[in-house]
Amino acid sequence: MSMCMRRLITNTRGFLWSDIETRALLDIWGEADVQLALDGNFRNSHVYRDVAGRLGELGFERTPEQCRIRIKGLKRQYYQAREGVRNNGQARKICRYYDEMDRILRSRAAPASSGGLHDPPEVRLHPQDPPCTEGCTGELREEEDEEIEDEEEQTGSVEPDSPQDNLTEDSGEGLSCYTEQPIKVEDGPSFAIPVPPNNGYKNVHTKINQPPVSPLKKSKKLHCSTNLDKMMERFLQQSVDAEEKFYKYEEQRLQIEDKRREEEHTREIQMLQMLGQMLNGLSSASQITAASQVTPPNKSNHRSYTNSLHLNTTSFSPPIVVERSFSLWPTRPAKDMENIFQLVRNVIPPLTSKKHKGQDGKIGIVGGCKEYTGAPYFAAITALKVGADLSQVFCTKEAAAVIKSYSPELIVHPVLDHSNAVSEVDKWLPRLHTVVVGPGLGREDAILDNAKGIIEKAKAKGLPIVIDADGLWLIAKQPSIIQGYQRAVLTPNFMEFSRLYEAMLSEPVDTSDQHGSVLRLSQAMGNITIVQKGERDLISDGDKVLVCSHEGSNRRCGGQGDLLAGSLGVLVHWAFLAGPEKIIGQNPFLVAAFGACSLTRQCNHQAFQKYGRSMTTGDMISEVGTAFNKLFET
Ligand SMILES: NC(=O)C1=CN([C@@H]2O[C@H](COP(=O)(O)OP(=O)(O)OC[C@H]3O[C@@H](n4cnc5c(N)ncnc54)[C@H](OP(=O)(O)O)[C@@H]3O)[C@@H](O)[C@H]2O)[C@@H](O)CC1
Ligand SMILES: Nc1ncnc2c1ncn2[C@@H]1O[C@H](COP(=O)(O)OP(=O)(O)OP(=O)(O)O)[C@@H](O)[C@H]1O
Repeated sequence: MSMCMRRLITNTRGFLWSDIETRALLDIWGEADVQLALDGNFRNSHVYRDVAGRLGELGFERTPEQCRIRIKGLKRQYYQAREGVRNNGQARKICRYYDEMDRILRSRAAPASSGGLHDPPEVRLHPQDPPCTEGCTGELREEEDEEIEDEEEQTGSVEPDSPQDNLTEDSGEGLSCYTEQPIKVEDGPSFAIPVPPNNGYKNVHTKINQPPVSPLKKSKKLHCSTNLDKMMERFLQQSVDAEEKFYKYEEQRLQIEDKRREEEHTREIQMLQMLGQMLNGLSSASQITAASQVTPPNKSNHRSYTNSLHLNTTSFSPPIVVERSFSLWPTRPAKDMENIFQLVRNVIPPLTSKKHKGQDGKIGIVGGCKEYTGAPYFAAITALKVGADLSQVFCTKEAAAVIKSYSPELIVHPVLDHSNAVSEVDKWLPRLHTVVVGPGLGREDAILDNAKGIIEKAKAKGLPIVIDADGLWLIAKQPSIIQGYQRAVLTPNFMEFSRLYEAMLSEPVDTSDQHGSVLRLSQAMGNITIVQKGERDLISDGDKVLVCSHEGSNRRCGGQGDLLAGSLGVLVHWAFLAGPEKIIGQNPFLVAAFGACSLTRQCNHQAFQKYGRSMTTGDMISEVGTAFNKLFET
């Protein structure tokens, strides 16, 4: 039991209201001046002081608070009873003083009312309000009075109802829901009360300069204010809740966003790792060896396009290998690029509607004899498939018809075994961009002599020359034919390289130093670009060595070198034509050779994926288009 409750019981015990005492109270409370004073006034303790005083004059000693509480209890019983009357007519069982209360309260609620007990007066909050049809009766007025009293309790000026309010008259005391409230009896502040003259009240402080306040208005105002406070409180609480929810959701959203970013980052790292692995392959495929610049036999003939861009140079042997990784990104400016793939891309001529037939390459293949018809065909057709516009084969008479039969796309000149072969071919040289000498050439002296004459003619015209296969046999016999002509590229396989090396350097190839060997041979040949084909293709111009180990396959069918030679014929033309800016001053023959080696390997790889051991060079040639696109045009 709370302290307040104990105080309440102590203060009210022994002060039960007798019937006569209650009727005396009702008589006083029902007097017009009392009702008028109570009506609509927020503070009514002074009224009950007067009521208690009048009761005292009748011989009943009651405190003002006891009077107020007793009245309040009676009112509650009355309203309950009235509700009961409506329901089942049991009013007087609930409220013993029902008739007295009814008379007083009805006259107080609505003097103009014409209704009786079962027809309570209608109350409108505003004049313009429509008549209420339900739940809007005189009870509202009474409840407003109750609220005023309750308001006083909240201000602490009047103590709440006594426990006996909830009991019948005779039951005396008991606990109600109000007993939890502290009992505090003290006067509240004075308020203006519209009291008529000679009202008989004692101790009433009147402030005449204050305007009279409409009770209904005040009650409504109070009601509204309370509701407004509650609404405001609810609104603030909802705002806080909403804000909390917002931050909670925002936090969740940020967490999700962080997670997404993290996943994206992880994916990027994975992609980069994959790319790194790819580039490692390319890097190992693309080492650049810088070596000392040893004066080649005919250094005076050294090309100008490499003079401006030498890498670190060291002593001639052993060469220093500088590993470089090459980016595959096509967006970097050529100036900054070390990516040789990108350099290859840079030299590829655009396909435009303004060009005429031949501008993208006219390649001459000098080769093809009775025994070897496939080799010149492979080279010539590959040149076309890489992007040359015209591909012409200069072969022996016997080979010509066969080569023609392979493909109507090739122009075949059966001139190589003619006595005037050189002049026949020379007529065509001005219409060619590159000459590829060697595939299927054979080793007949007469043919080799003609080949030698054609090389001389091509040199005289400054044409780029690719020498492969039997052309290299010829060169191995007579290196001076091509030595120092830096627009030539030699593409020896291991055997051909060995022959050349021995011919030029008078010693066997040092197989433990492949980079040095190719470098030395190039230098010995007057910085002619050498492509030593093999497991890794080593490319050197005597200044540096490029290593191409782009993935191919282990399938070694004949004709792959021919494919390489044909594609190189086209790329050499493009690289040479592109000019030094496109290849940032690099040797165009190195760039072209790297492109051709990569392409050959890529064709090999793709064809092998499809055909495995049965893969032939023809299958590789079928892959030229897609391989080229993959490497250089994506
Ligand atoms: N379908 C056609 O028409 C084709 C025609 N072709 C044309 O044939 C002509 C002759 O060219 P080629 O390749 O037979 O002569 P060459 O290079 O001297 O080899 C001779 C011997 O050297 C060896 N050997 C080779 N490589 C080696 C290595 N890496 N490592 C070690 N040894 C190696 C090997 O000796 P083996 O193992 O047989 O003893 C090989 O047999 C030429 O004009 C060419 O264009 C070809 O293009 C093919 C498709
Ligand atoms: N051991 C190898 N591993 C991987 N690829 C190789 C290997 N040998 C050669 N190749 C590839 O084959 C290409 C041609 O080299 P190959 O030695 O077959 O030339 P070739 O003998 O002149 O050919 P051809 O049969 O046309 O005369 C090389 O550029 C390289 O891409």
